[in-house]
Order: sequence, then C-alpha cells, then structure tokens
Amino acid sequence: MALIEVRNVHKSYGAREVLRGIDLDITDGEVVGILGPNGAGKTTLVEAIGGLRTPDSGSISVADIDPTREDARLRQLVGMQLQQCRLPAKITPAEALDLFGSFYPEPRATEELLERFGLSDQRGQHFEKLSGGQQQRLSVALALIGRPRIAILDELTTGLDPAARREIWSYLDGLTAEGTTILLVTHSMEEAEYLCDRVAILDGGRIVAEGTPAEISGTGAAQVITFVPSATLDHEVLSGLPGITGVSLDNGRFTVTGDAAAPQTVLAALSGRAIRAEQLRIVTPSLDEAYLRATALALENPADASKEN
Ligand SMILES: Nc1ncnc2c1ncn2[C@@H]1O[C@H](COP(=O)(O)OP(=O)(O)OP(=O)(O)O)[C@@H](O)[C@H]1O
Repeated sequence: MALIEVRNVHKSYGAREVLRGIDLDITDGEVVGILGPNGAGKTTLVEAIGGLRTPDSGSISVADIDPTREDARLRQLVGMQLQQCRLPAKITPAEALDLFGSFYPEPRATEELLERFGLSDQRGQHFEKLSGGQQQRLSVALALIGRPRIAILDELTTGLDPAARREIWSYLDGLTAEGTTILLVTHSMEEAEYLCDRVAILDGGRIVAEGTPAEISGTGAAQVITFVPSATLDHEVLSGLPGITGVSLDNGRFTVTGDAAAPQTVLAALSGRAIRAEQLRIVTPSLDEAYLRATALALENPADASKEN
C-alpha cells in the first residue's frame, strides 16, 4: 500500500470546482513534484493531504491516517511548509525554531537549521524584518524541524537566489537519502528534474500527465532527429531500423522519431550508405516543453475536463 493515497478527491470553493477527481499514490521515500499553472489547484491538493483543507468527496490516506480526523498523529508525521508563512511579526528565527521544535519528541537542532538555511546572522532578527527569501528559508526549516517522515513543501525555492536554491536542494538530497518522503509544489522544471522521482502535472483540477521527469519530457522514449541527406535516401531505409517509430519527409528534410538510441541508429545507417546528415538537429523534448504540451492539451479539450463531474 502506498504511503499517501488520494482517491477521486473533489473540492469546490463556492461554485468553483478546484479539484475534479484526483487520484495519486505516493510510496514511502518517494519525491513527488506537483506542477501546473497558477490556480490549477496544487496548493488545495497538498494542503488537503496535510489536513489543512477538507475534500468535498473522495478519500485521502496518509500512512493509514485520515488527515481530516487524526490531526495530532498527522502532525507528528507530516512537516508542512506553507506557500505563505505567517508568523508573529516580532518572533525571531531562533525563537520560532525552538517553539516549533518543542512540539516534537526529537527535533533537529535549532543551530543546525539556522546554519543550513543561511539564517545564523539573522537568528535574533524580528520576522517582519527578514527579507522575503529569509522568511522563505525559515518556513522550510520550520517544516523540517520535527524530522517528519513526510515533508510537504509548497513553492520551496520561489524567490530564492540561485545559491540558496542549490543549498536547499542539497539539504533535501540528504533528507531523501534518510528516507524522507517529499511532496513538493513547484513552478520550476529545473527543480522538478533535480529533485523529483516523479511529477504530476495538474491543470484545471485534474492530473493531466504523470510520470518520471524523463518519461514526462520524453527523454527516456522519444527523440526527434531532423536532417537533409547529402544523397537520395529511401524512406524505407529509415522506417525499417530498430527503435524508429516515425519517418516523414518534407521539402527534402527528414524528420525521424524514435527511442533514446534513435540518433545513433539513424547516423550509423546513413554512414553505412556514405550519406551525410546535413543541417542535423536532434531534439530531446524538455520537461518545460512536455509541461506546456500537457497543459495545452488540457486547454484544447475542455469538454473532456468537465465530463466526469
Ligand atoms: N480558501 C479559498 N477560498 C476560495 N477560493 C480559493 C481558496 N483557496 C484557493 N481558491 C481558489 O482555488 C483555485 C486554486 O487555488 P490553489 O491555490 O489551489 O491553486 P495553485 O495551483 O496552488 O495556484 P498557484 O500556482 O497560483 O499558487 C484558485 O482559483 C484560487 O483562487
């Protein structure tokens, strides 16, 4: 059984249905990214998993706990970093960490977190005087202080400078090595590719694509090779090659799609016939492109999106 199970979850705010039948399984130790455009329902979904919002229908189970009912048990298991960290204006990072740490049996050391999250110099500064990035880093540290088995991180590194992002990513690498399960909402494809075992793209309240970053971006499967052959080349020479899934010819330019080995396969076949591939381009779709494709498809099929209500 998965550590987190989400089954057919629906959630509306007034007349607006924000989650429209979400199914998601997350296994122990996995790092799963939720991507999607603004307003897609990402925060609603992860906060429902964290027990902060109640679905209208469907079910959620977190290590066999119903997040809407067993709040105290859930709090010991789950560390949540919220998109907007709200703390009293006059609390300092050291005080906030000590306070949150006091809720857990074996908290991480305040000093260790201040150092790892680059807040040692601001340890005594009032929350209201911290920069946006410092408040953000504090919110991540607070989510992790209780050594949670599951960390839910909402826009973990939004607004952070590149060095701070890398620092947080490397800290999370350490946590995943210890077996922490991480669910993160992100707008950064780079972050998803770096951190996540799996991503789910949410759009219009539905998961419109799901898989490993490589599967979603197609790098594990589809490669697109385009070229102009230096001499006449038969279509069949290419279509008969192993791992090739499509060949088309337009204005003298071939476009060949195939598996990860397709570029080598095509170039070897050409070289065996003493043909050069001129104006050669090999395109590996990025996660960015896959994301735009998946959300564009969902936009093109609004009828599909409203069918199952
Ligand atoms: N408490 C609420 N009451 C009413 N509407 C809400 C509430 N929370 C969210 N919404 C609306 O639900 C939709 C989904 O919001 P949500 O915050 O889940 O999206 P998101 O994918 O996290 O967006 P973003 O990327 O902008 O953070 C939005 O249209 C938002 O305005």
